[in-house]
Amino acid sequence: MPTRLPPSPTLDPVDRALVWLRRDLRADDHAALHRALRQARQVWCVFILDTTILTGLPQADRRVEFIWHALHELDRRLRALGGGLIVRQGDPREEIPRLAKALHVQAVHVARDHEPAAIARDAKVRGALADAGISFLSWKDQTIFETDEVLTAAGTPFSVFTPYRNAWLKKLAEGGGFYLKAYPVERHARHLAPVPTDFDLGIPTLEALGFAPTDMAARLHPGASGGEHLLLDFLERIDRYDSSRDFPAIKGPSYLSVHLRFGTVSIRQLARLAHERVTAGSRGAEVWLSELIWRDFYFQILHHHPRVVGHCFKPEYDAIRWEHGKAADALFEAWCAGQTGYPIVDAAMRQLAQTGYMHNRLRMIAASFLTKHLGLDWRRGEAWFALHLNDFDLAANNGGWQWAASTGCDAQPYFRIFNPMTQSRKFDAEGRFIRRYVPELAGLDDDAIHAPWQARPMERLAAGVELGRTYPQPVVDHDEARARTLARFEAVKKVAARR
Ligand SMILES: Cc1cc2nc3c(=O)[nH]c(=O)nc-3n(C[C@H](O)[C@H](O)[C@H](O)COP(=O)(O)OP(=O)(O)OC[C@H]3O[C@@H](n4cnc5c(N)ncnc54)[C@H](O)[C@@H]3O)c2cc1C
Repeated sequence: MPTRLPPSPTLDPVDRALVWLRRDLRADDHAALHRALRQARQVWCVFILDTTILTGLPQADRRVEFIWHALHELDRRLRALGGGLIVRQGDPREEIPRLAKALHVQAVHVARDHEPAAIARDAKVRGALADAGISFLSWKDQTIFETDEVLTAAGTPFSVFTPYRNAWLKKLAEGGGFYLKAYPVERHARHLAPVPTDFDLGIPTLEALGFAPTDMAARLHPGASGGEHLLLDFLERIDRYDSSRDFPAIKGPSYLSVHLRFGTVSIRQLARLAHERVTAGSRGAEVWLSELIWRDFYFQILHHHPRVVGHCFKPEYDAIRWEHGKAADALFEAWCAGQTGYPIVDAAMRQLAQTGYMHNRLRMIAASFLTKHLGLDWRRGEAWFALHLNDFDLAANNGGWQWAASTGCDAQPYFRIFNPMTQSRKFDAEGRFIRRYVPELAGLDDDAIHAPWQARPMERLAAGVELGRTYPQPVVDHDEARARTLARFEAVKKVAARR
């Protein structure tokens, strides 16, 4: 029997509202902006350059630059519609209530953010606004289904992906298109109010914000126009996604993750387009839609189990004794620098450092290597990715790390230990990706490039490769590392079994 759809909320009309944009930097198919425009006669939009976040970032950060460009484009788009973007710098817990009062709004609308720090921040803002008699309205915008919209038949959260995906698809079908519907803006844009002169201070330069320019613009097309451009390009390839997505040397995936992260593309638009292709029989689109469902899956895991931030999803694995001390620190540094002596791992880590992106197959290999070859705590790798990934997202990053470390929900079992050479030969057979990022090995043939220490000395000499000088010896032995990892996990399992 079809489930009943949630009723569309009817809001008391108000004269003035403010939309506080955060991870939703676009002016179309926008849940919060749509709702505000339908509720209020005059609507303003604001973005706060949150100093509590910005002060903790490195001076050159591609993500800050991405946001900065996205704000300029968003401001232009909003102005073309009759509004504009108010930009403030400071702590949103103070800035939002101050601005809301100054503009005399009766409501502040936001797209819901599910990260624990954001939830705490929003609770403070909500409280301060309530004190001033202003309502705080939050809307689902980041995901297709959120919090407890998709639950098991027993009403509990899912912790295994496949049944979650089945339930997700069932709910989508029952909605008959409802959940993928766009939230139009242009149609209601007459309610966008121009930025009052006193509030129209422009967008501070990157330098004024304390940031140095990066190579971001040379690598990424930021803003909603960048998202549109990538989407059009990907739609040409989506039907081949299932067969091309695992090979880092070829253009297989969509590269849309950074746009999903900052909301410069709408998840509803992506899921709708994918779903249409699935209906037309595209296997590629079906697999890609599943990836979008993984994204929702990890969001709901974070919602139901916020302890995954800092802790293993499976509590017994909190007792794992990861390597620590000077030798462990040296291994971590080698991993970060792409100097482990395992070419596929090094190529992956250098891709991350040079571009801020890492292919999904390589994220799995690099994370598995850190935890299962180097025996290092997944939290160290998670933090490194958080600092360097353009698309860093707490839910997906934590989920991915705990999956690779076998400590997470629906993770790969601890005894499944990726062999980096096998992975390399399978997914970069001709070493094209390795040659791009580890050019010092380019002269080796297509077999030797996956494990240079196994090549004949003459072969290495001819390729100009001298282990320990031009390229590192492997920092660990694969078989020994594998044995240590099995022992590490089995020790914990034995203790858990005795309890
Ligand atoms: C250790 C590890 C860390 C990761 N950290 C992040 C992260 O911080 N941010 C992030 O967005 N993704 C993360 N992922 C998931 C995945 O690697 C990236 O989403 C993907 O590589 C982004 O490239 P794309 O946009 O071309 O992906 P596509 O293959 O085109 O997939 C489309 C979209 O689906 C979503 N998606 C795909 N795979 C996953 C997944 N496994 N989990 C959740 N969502 C997924 C992403 O939003 C992605 O943009 C991580 C995976 C691992 C194994």
